[in-house]
Amino acid sequence: MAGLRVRHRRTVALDSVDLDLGPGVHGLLGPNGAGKTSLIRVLATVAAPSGGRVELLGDDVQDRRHRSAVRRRLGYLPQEFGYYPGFTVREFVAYVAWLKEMPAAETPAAVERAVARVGLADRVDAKVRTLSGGMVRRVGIAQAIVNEPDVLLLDEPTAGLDPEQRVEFRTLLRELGTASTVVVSTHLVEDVAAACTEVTLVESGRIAYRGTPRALAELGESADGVGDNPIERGYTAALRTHRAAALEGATR
Ligand SMILES: Nc1ncnc2c1ncn2[C@@H]1O[C@H](COP(=O)(O)OP(=O)(O)OP(=O)(O)O)[C@@H](O)[C@H]1O
Repeated sequence: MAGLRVRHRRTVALDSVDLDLGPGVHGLLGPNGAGKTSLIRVLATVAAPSGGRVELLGDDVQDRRHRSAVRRRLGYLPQEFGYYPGFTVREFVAYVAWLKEMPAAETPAAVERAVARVGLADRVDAKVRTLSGGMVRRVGIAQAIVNEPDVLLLDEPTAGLDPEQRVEFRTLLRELGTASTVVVSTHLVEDVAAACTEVTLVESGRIAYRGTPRALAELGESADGVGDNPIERGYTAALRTHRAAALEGATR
């Protein structure tokens, strides 16, 4: 994407963002209100940018025909995930497969596979309303991956997962990132350290930092970042540097 701008009335959520994302797991970090969800919603084609150009899978998503093609190859877990509580897990994931226009003959096996990958095979016939919050989140991940998407967008997928599930989920993310472009927003630095090939730090609608988790951790050590672990120290150091540069730019 180039020069991407997103406004919500008078708030500028994203300001001139240039970003190129290839295969791998891209962690999106940033303070509350930084613009992570706004970025993911534009990539998911559910929100239109106010300016700039977004290319996905080789073409501009403003082109309606290409946008429909992109949606079939996309997986998206929104932060606020809507579902039908009266559907069973199988029915709900199959419904999403239908929305994505997956071939009917492939759907049953794809649904079983996606549900198994999130560790819910034994609950496939349970109604979604009877599941715990963390399990519902996993249903959300299953519906996002049912079509084996080329681009997978996950907005805070680990919120509500228990530690064991988070560990399993990170393994799944690493697997998915070998073939697809995975973008995952999170506040948990452990997710980034364990599963991401690259970190993008967003602050006040701009990209404050991009690099590998290791480079971010090294920045934290060399720049005296504050935090309980290397990535947290890198996060605070990168934010501090970005804020100082923004302030200098504003006062010049
Ligand atoms: N529908 C909306 N109407 C008005 N302002 C909005 C709307 N959605 C987002 N914003 C504003 O846009 C900015 C970016 O919000 P966004 O949700 O993208 O941030 P975020 O990084 O995902 O935050 P969080 O970590 O809290 O989820 C914030 O200032 C927010 O208040």
